[in-house]
Amino acid sequence: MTPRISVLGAGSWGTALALLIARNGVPTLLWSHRREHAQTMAAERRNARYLPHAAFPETLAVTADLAEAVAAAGDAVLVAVPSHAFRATLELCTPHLQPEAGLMWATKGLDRTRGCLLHETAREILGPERELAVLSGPTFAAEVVAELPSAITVGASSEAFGAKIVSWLHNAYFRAYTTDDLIGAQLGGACKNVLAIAAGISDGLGFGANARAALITRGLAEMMRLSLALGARTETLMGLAGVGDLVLTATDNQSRNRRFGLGVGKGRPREEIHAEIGQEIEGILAARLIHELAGRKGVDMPITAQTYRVLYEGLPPEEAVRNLLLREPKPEWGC
Ligand SMILES: NC(=O)c1ccc[n+]([C@@H]2O[C@H](COP(=O)([O-])OP(=O)(O)OC[C@H]3O[C@@H](n4cnc5c(N)ncnc54)[C@H](O)[C@@H]3O)[C@@H](O)[C@H]2O)c1
Ligand SMILES: O=P(O)(O)OC[C@H](O)CO
Repeated sequence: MTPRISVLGAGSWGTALALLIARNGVPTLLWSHRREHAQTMAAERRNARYLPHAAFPETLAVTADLAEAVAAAGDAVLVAVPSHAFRATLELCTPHLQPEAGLMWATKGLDRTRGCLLHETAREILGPERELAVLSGPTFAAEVVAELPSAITVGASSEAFGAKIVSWLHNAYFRAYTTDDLIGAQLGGACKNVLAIAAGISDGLGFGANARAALITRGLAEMMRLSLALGARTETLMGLAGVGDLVLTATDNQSRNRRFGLGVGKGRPREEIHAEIGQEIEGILAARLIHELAGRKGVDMPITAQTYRVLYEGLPPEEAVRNLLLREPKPEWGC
């Protein structure tokens, strides 16, 4: 089998996307950075660690060799590693990329080293010519693998690349929309993780539905302020990658970020919550990077700022809530 797409990162989302593409009949290669994990997946023909019930189709192969995975991908490489590993993964794969292969990523977060958006990292490492695209939107891996209806935003550097990606992803249970707003698509996915932690904290403290709805709505307002300041368009944040993913993640306990916030709100030890979740909680790193980015851009993001203080400065969650509520009254929109 000559793979057309290689997926880098065999966690829950990388595996779910590899399965989706392979089930659509596109030869796909899945790379795990842990040799043992790759060997077990290849032998068992499933990812027992993350998605034990989904058998791999014949169109999905597995490797632990990054150079092989990247060099083999004729059409595109899809990066689905956690954001802290995005830059390093891209640096490692660059020398092996085929000249015409596009670069997609499904990672939600910012570049840990530079605090920039991931398309800026990709441009810095891959140059100005490479086709780029981000996949973003309300998609829990387990539901996609179970073939439950889902929809996603594909932010692509060209219409042609966006259309190719849609042809790889789209089917009767997975609908892919395109946009050229890569900034909005990325910031929606990064900001909502922090806001999901905040919503979890609120629920963990025992606050009610009113508080959750207020957090989601005012969270959307600050996500939009930052995104527009960085050049995104309003409609992207009002779409799947913004409000769609925010509502999903802030309200459903499948979200790791929300569950982490629930534990923090209940006063549970962080190590215990981490161990129980056992997966990536992107909002923790994003809380710091987005708080710093907002500071550099002079954008007011009070919920993100208080979440940052709870996570990094030991501020008691109750005080964070008081700080938010007791700010000066102001008009709902415009400042
Ligand atoms: N799980 C979902 O439903 C979902 C949906 C949309 C987007 N995402 C995003 O996808 C990205 C990956 O999340 P996930 O849910 O797959 O996480 P996960 O916790 O399920 O898996 C993370 C994987 O990354 C691997 N990994 C860790 N460090 C690595 C490194 N240095 N190099 C290569 N691989 C490394 C781990 O071994 C693990 O296999 C995150 O940015 C997340 O926000 C996840
Ligand atoms: O489990 P979470 O909180 O990382 O959310 C997963 C996806 O980003 C939902 O779209």
